[in-house]
Formats: sequence, C-alpha cells, structure tokens
Amino acid sequence: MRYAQIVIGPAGSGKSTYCTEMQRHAETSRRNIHIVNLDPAAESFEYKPSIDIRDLIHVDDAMEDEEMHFGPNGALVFCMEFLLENLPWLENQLGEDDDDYFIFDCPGQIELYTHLNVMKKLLEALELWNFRLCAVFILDSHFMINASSFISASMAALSAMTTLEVTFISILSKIDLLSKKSKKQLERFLEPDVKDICANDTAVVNSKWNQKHQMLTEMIGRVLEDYSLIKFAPLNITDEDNLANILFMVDNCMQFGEDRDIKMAEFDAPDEEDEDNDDGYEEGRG
Ligand SMILES: Nc1nc2c(ncn2[C@@H]2O[C@H](COP(=O)(O)OP(=O)(O)OP(=O)(O)O)[C@@H](O)[C@H]2O)c(=O)[nH]1
Ligand SMILES: [Mg+2]
Repeated sequence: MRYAQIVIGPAGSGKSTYCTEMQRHAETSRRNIHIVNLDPAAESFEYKPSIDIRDLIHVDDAMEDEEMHFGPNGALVFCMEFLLENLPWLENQLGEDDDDYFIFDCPGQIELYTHLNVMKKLLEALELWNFRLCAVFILDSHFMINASSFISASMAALSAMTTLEVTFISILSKIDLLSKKSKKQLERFLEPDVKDICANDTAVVNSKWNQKHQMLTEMIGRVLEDYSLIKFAPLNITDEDNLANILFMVDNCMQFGEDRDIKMAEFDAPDEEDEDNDDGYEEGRG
C-alpha cells in the first residue's frame, strides 16, 4: 500500500506552501514525504519536487504551439489531459516502493476539481496503482470575511468532494496572517451556525443584491450545515502542533500506519501459552 495527499483548491490559496511546510514538518519526526509538482505552470516553489510534471510538459509548450493557440487556462487543461494520456510516465516516476508517502501539489484552476473529469481519472489511476488517497482542499481563511463568500467557497469544496469521490479534508490556510479580531471570528466558521453567520454579515447589510438573496444564502448554508458538509480545520504554518494535528488527521483518513502495525504484530514472538494451544481460541471455547 502507498499513500498520497492530493492538495487542491483555488489559485493562491496556499497549496504549495502547505506542501512545503508538511514535508518540512514530517522531516522533524524523520518521516520522508515526497512532493509531486502537478502544476505545469508553476514558476517557483520552495520545495524540491521528487517528480515534476514540467519534465513531461510545460504550460508554455501548449501555449506556444502554433496550431492550438491556447490561452493560459486552456493550455493548463490540455497539459493535464496530456498527463492522462501519458500515465505510464507518471507510474514509472512513482516507482513501486511499499509505504511510500507522496503529496501532490495541484494547479489552482478550480474547474479541474469541480466539473472536469481529468483529476477524477488521475485519482482512479493512483488507486489502481495501490495508493490510498486523501484530498486536501485548501481555502484561504480570508474568505471568512462574510457569509456569502464563505458559503460559495464551501460549495466549491463540496463540488470538488462529490466530483473526486475520495476522502476529503478541508483546510483554512493563512491563519497566521489574520488580525486578532479576525482570529476571534474564526470560531464561528469552524463550527458554523449559518443563521448566526448570516445575521452578522456586513456584506449582506451593505449590498442590495445580498439583501435580496440573504434568504437563499441562508437556505444553502443550512443544507451544508445539516449534512455536516462544511467543517474546516485551521492551518497556521507557524505552529508545529497545528501542523502535527493536521498531518495526524490526514494520516488517519488514509489509515496510514495501521497496516504497518499489523505487519509488526505478525512478527511478535508468540506467548508460550499460545504455543500449547494453537487453535486460535482461548481455552474453554468452541
Ligand atoms: N503567511 C502565510 N503566507 C502564506 C500561507 N500560505 C500561502 N502563503 C502565501 O500566499 C502566496 C500564495 O501561496 P502558494 O502556496 O503559492 O499558493 P498556491 O495555492 O500554491 O497558488 P497557485 O499554485 O498559484 O494556485 C505566497 O506568497 C505564499 O507565501 C500561510 O499559511 N501563511
Ligand atoms: Mg502552487
């Protein structure tokens, strides 16, 4: 079995930073996490990827093609489809070592996760190659400023969750950048009570459109709430305990380490009592 976090979310939400910090944090407990850069348009990031889609195709290759004339977004989708057509390349790059742990740093084009099927197909391939997966949806915590943007961001997360059909964790990033006041407000969004959020929404008070549609925002919010679909975990990259908690949560979702415990249990020397009575039952049973 192998393990992979699939880090997705809107542009600039902090995906690559999450990957860098997770890898660094894991190293402090001597855990080796490989990062795969899946963004063909990436210009720079702080980690050193073990695998880089840009070795296969770069977004400029697609944009500069004289026949295709792609703009940046079309070119990016083209690159992801090109990757799908060249899955043996990725399979080969990933090797086949048991217990390997990867983090995939994905592009920020939200349509890849909400309605196109490119990512879904990629995840299916990974599952076929014996990967256990957890999608990590990163959302900038500055979305918390008002109810309507929080709810539309939650809808995007929900859409990705239903499209990708793998275990899913949503994270609010850049907590270290929030003011004291915003940090206080954060709690409202971690265990959201939609009615309360909407009632205190300054954007609703200030905009005619929002006043008119407040009821709709509230109803959509209530659906999300009723089905416990909006649960976000806060991420503060300056807090090692926080990083440890998030890694623990994601590991749990993938049952990382559980198989290893089973393997170790198999190698435990049997008790003497058990040797005498090796039918697997305690005395007096059966
Ligand atoms: N202080 C702080 N800055 C952050 C954090 N996460 C991201 N940033 C900054 O936000 C900007 C965007 O972060 P990235 O990690 O590149 O975001 P991304 O989601 O990978 O962006 P794309 O790949 O372009 O979609 C960078 O300038 C980061 O340094 C965070 O948790 N704290
Ligand atoms: Mg990035």
